[in-house]
Amino acid sequence: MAAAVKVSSVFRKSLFKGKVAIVTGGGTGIGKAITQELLHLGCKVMIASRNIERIQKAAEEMRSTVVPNKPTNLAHMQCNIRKEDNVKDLISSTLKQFGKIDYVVNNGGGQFPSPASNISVKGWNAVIDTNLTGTFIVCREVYNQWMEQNGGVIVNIIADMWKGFPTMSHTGAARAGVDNLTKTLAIEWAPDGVRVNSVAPGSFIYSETAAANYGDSKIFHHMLDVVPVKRLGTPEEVSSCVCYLLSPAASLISGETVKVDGAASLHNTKYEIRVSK
Ligand SMILES: CCC/C=C/C(=O)SCCNC(=O)CCNC(=O)[C@H](O)C(C)(C)COP(=O)([O-])OP(=O)([O-])OC[C@H]1O[C@@H](n2cnc3c(N)ncnc32)[C@H](O)[C@@H]1OP(=O)([O-])[O-]
Ligand SMILES: NC(=O)C1=CN([C@@H]2O[C@H](COP(=O)(O)OP(=O)(O)OC[C@H]3O[C@@H](n4cnc5c(N)ncnc54)[C@H](OP(=O)(O)O)[C@@H]3O)[C@@H](O)[C@H]2O)C=CC1
Repeated sequence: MAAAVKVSSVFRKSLFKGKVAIVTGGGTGIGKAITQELLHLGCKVMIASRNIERIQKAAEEMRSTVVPNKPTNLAHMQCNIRKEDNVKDLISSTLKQFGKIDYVVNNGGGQFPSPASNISVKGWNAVIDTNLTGTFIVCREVYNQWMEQNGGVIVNIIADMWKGFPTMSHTGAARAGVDNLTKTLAIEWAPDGVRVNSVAPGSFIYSETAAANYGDSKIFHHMLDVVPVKRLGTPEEVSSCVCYLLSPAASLISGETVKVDGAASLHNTKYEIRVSK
């Protein structure tokens, strides 16, 4: 028997039914939880990321577990958000397949831990291109190809960089950039009926794929002593916030960043200050 799909039941399906969403990085971790929730609510979803085998496998699994009666509600394609042509193709292919785009969730992203002094320009650029420029290209392209004329909602996933982000300087700078980009786009595009918000998960949302990326299955557990709620967060706790922001319940919320971190960003950071040389 297929494993039960974890989705929250707090949303009315009538609010989402027939809507079309793009979720970048929608085949793993937080992105997969968002995709499953949106499919469960009756949306049609396009998921896209770099690794075609992995996203295809994830799409096949979700078609059989989440929408076995409507497998065509989920489409997938390869897209590296760092590549402008890939993103243009993602938007036009989604429009061709589903006829409209109501929601975009910029979830695809990531980084590698390193002291700032050891980050090469190539590594810095890879992280900035992915998390800041990639998010910008997706936003600009969906606006130009669709939302300028038809409205829509964008949610950008960022990170807990509010107090600086030691060992993650590149992604901290990129995510702070997206926080500000969110505000600017919210103002520029409000007259067209486009809302733009961000969600900032705490650094303790357990995702198998994210842990594998860092080569440390306990990477999120190491955070627990500075996490006020004293437990790991789940991808579903992020996806329910994303769905709220996409929904008409958030119709007057734009240019905002919602922290999903159980107050962790108000408390201490894990980073230990080294002894001066
Ligand atoms: C726990 C905290 C909270 C956060 C949680 C999460 O975000 S969970 C989400 C977790 N999920 C993810 O983060 C998933 C997405 N993340 C990624 O795919 C990568 O982290 C990426 C964004 C750097 C893209 O990488 P790519 O290979 O496609 O990029 P590329 O080939 O174009 O250039 C690569 C250049 O970057 C450098 N460099 C790369 N790795 C390392 C390293 N370990 N060490 C040192 N340096 C590294 C290196 O300079 C390399 O060039 P080289 O020396 O090889 O010529
Ligand atoms: N888990 C956590 O505690 C936190 C996570 N976040 C952020 O949440 C988001 C999801 O992370 P999470 O689910 O935990 O980790 P994952 O590693 O599972 O997710 C990252 C996803 O992004 C996709 N991706 C990465 N680079 C690109 C790219 N250039 N173009 C398109 N897709 C890309 C990956 O797919 P592929 O490899 O196929 O491209 C993958 O599906 C990320 O932005 C992450 O940084 C932020 C704070 C904390």
